[in-house]
Amino acid sequence: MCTALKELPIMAQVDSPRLEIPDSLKTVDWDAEFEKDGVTADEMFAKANTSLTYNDFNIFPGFIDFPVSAVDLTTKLTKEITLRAPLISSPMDTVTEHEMAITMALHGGIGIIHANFPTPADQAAEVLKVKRYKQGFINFPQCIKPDDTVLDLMAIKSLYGFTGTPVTDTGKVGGKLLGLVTSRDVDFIKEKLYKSTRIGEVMVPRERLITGSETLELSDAYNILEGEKKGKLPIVNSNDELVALIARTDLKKSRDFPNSSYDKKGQLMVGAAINTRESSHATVTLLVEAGVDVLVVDSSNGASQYQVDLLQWLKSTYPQVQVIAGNVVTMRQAKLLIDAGADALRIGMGSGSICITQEVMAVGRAQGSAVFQVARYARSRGVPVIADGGIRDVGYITKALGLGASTVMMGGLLAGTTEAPGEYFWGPNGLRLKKYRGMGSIDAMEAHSTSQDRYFTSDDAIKVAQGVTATMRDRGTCHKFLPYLIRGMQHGFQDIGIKSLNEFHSKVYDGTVKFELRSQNAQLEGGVHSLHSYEKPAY
Ligand SMILES: NC(=O)C1=CN([C@@H]2O[C@H](COP(=O)(O)OP(=O)(O)OC[C@H]3O[C@@H](n4cnc5c(N)ncnc54)[C@H](O)[C@@H]3O)[C@@H](O)[C@H]2O)C=CC1
Ligand SMILES: O=c1[nH]c(=O)c2[nH+]cn([C@@H]3O[C@H](COP(=O)(O)O)[C@@H](O)[C@H]3O)c2[nH]1
Ligand SMILES: [K+]
Repeated sequence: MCTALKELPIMAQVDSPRLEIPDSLKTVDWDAEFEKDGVTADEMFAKANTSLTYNDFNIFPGFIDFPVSAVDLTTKLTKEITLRAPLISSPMDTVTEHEMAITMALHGGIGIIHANFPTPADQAAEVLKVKRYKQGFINFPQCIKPDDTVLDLMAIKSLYGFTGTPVTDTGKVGGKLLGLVTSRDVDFIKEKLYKSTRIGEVMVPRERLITGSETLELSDAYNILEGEKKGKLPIVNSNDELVALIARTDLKKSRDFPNSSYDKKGQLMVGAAINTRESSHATVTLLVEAGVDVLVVDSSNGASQYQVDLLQWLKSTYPQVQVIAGNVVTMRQAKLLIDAGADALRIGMGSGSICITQEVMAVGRAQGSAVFQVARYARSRGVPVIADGGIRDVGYITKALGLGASTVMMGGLLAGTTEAPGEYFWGPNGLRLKKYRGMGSIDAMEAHSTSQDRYFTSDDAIKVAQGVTATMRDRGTCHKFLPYLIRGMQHGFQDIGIKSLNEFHSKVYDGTVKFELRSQNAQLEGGVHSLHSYEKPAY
């Protein structure tokens, strides 16, 4: 190898004259040219003369003189509510129940509990679960009865992965605490005896259990668990009924949420969706009693007399509750709802991943145009807006915010996560999947009597679906996914050269932040291309 190289002839260096500068370039006013490099958001939408969406443009990079950690994502959800992260989970029955809402709030966003429950009381119960959540306290631990068998315990373990399960007389939270069973108690049992061994025979019985009272502070709970070298501490009320469980592993994690969305009482914030029917008045009362912070009037076309009437009733009956109205995609619709008292607007019609509204109703608007136009007008009235639907990845969030949104709402992006309602199942090719469905899909409409009432009134028994039923791949836990989205946004902001959402919006409106439309080929180029195969782990 070395000898062969030595035998190569030595190349002579090429003569290198200076790069020639053509005369025509010598007299250009470059400052004026810099101004013309890219367009303002206003110009982009005017020039395109067609509706645009996130994928149709790029944002130009700016100047970086700060670290990514300096980017502050604090934003307004409504006139009165501030969030540390601009992220909202959609009120869909395959996206947001209490578990998603808790996780969203812990990470600085908020979840909106859907309205597709058997009864309004069930929806209010979900709100209460978020409100009662205490960091480190597992309020709804899986429990077991003393008469159940080790086989039952193993089934719980394989579904939820718990290692310590409280034993109560009812097999549920709220029952009398009778003991605790951990893997240590069952490890030695042979598999063939699982079915015949009762939990009561192997559990640590109540008299040997260390428990905490309802009033216990987390720090005390931690000290007890550390001191006693225990992993789980059951919490009981004065009747010795189980109210919660504390896990040492959770306590270690509990310091990881410095940006959580808390209300004035220090409880996590949560929203709930309502519809525009008469019955929603009674639902609102239940939701307010449960402590809901914000209501979302859930409709594909917010510009209706039903919604205007409801908004006026809400603002006069419960002035302390913030109301997000929608959905809208035009400035005129926005004006109607702002005039009726909306504290924020939700923007999007037909842009969602499961939406077929534009196809079936022939009505809607591309999401980029909808967000930009409505946000401009709403901003002039001091009303923040939510970009709802069509968010495919973190870059889309940054673009939505760049078009004037203060927050984004996601359905599909969160639907395959651990915290989304529903069980995983195995699909073809061995993929782990969860169901995701539009709230206007036949499937969702038929699910409960509340939605039956909404759609299949006697004078309107013909169904017209506005959404589809789908599956999503397992995306893992939101405890990993949301920090990825947040850090991804911070990187985007840093690249644009802005440190906060307020700065972003002022620099978009004054034309400092530049945009550019991209051709179809540019869109292809901007994605992954020309590879034999590739993998895409995002975080
Ligand atoms: N963002 C989007 O692009 C879309 C979202 N969706 C979702 O699907 C679900 C259903 O949406 P919509 O069908 O728009 O619900 P909706 O409740 O606004 O409308 C359903 C039907 O009931 C009528 N209606 C509403 N209130 C009434 C009242 N008080 N009295 C008599 N009639 C009344 C409406 O005019 C409409 O015909 C929602 O969760 C919505 O978010 C559906 C389609 C598009
Ligand atoms: O046309 C529709 N038919 C439906 O059945 C439907 N369900 C939900 N939505 C809307 O879609 C949003 C979620 O969209 P993504 O999955 O793209 O995040 C949601 O936040 C809703 O605005 C629907 N739109
Ligand atoms: K769509």
